[in-house]
Amino acid sequence: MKKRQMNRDWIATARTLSEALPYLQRYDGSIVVIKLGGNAMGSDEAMDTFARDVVLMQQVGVNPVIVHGGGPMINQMLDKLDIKSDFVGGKRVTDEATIEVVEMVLSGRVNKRIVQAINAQGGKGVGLSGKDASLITCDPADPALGLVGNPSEINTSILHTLFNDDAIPVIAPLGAGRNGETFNINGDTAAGAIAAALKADRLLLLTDIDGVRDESGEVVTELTADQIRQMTREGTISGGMIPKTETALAAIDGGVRAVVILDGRAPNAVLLELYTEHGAGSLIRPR
Ligand SMILES: Nc1ncnc2c1ncn2[C@@H]1O[C@H](COP(=O)(O)OP(=O)(O)O)[C@@H](O)[C@H]1O
Ligand SMILES: CC(=O)N[C@@H](CCC(=O)OP(=O)(O)O)C(=O)O
Repeated sequence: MKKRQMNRDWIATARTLSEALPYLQRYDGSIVVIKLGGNAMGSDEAMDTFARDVVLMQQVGVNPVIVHGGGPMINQMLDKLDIKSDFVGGKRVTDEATIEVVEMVLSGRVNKRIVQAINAQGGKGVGLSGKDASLITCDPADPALGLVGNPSEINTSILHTLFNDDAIPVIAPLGAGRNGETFNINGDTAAGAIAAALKADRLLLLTDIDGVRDESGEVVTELTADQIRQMTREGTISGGMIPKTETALAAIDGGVRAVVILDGRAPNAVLLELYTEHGAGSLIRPR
């Protein structure tokens, strides 16, 4: 039963709702691609909150697409199997033994955990990898990285079919090569390519840090392409942040309206970003 009581909480709630209304209209029918990094996938409770937010977005008219990572989960399994793994420029050097583990972990455990969380919240999560329905075709990224792919062709038709059926695609970042190979794709790279192919309104890169930080550790709330290039040259942007900022620039070039790098561990991060004036994290958009 609703409490018919006017109190401070009620006023704050009303303010939040009225603030959300213009954003609800603005995002109606839009496409929002959300990259959920392995480090942002916390407890079961955090996963449930994330899934609830995504289902709510879908119910108010957004077409959400989830592209996930799972680097820490892959590391765990590689450790168990005693397979060594190196990263170059934030990307995993991937040989035949490694790709088997990457595919098993990403398409299996990680993908299904997210799908299940969405379905438990009343959504229609559909798990697929970039290999399904020729969603992502890859070319080798760099001979030094082995079976790491760069998306060269994206076939979005399956995603539109799913949108029409009110389903929420949950995509593992793997792709097919032109000669039948399986490629490992960095999750950010895959999300950026899909967002660009869909001309998404927003690409949200959810990670384990509150945004892109400058040399003194402050989050830069709005970043230009020139700033990103300079911070990367100087080493202020390093490791796993490199594929994120590279992705942001490529996505903007590819027609995505804005990219936000934000902390996915913060409760309701996605809803706050889309539906309130308090944007979080670092925003990158066309000049
Ligand atoms: N300038 C920077 N600002 C913020 N984080 C940075 C920066 N440079 C490097 N990083 C690192 O990038 C990490 C995020 O990348 P990563 O761990 O690959 O995330 P995810 O698993 O979510 O994809 C941060 O936790 C941080 O350690
Ligand atoms: C080529 C490459 O680096 N692929 C990544 C794919 C998973 C990923 O991107 O996971 P996070 O988003 O959690 O970092 C990897 O093997 O770890």
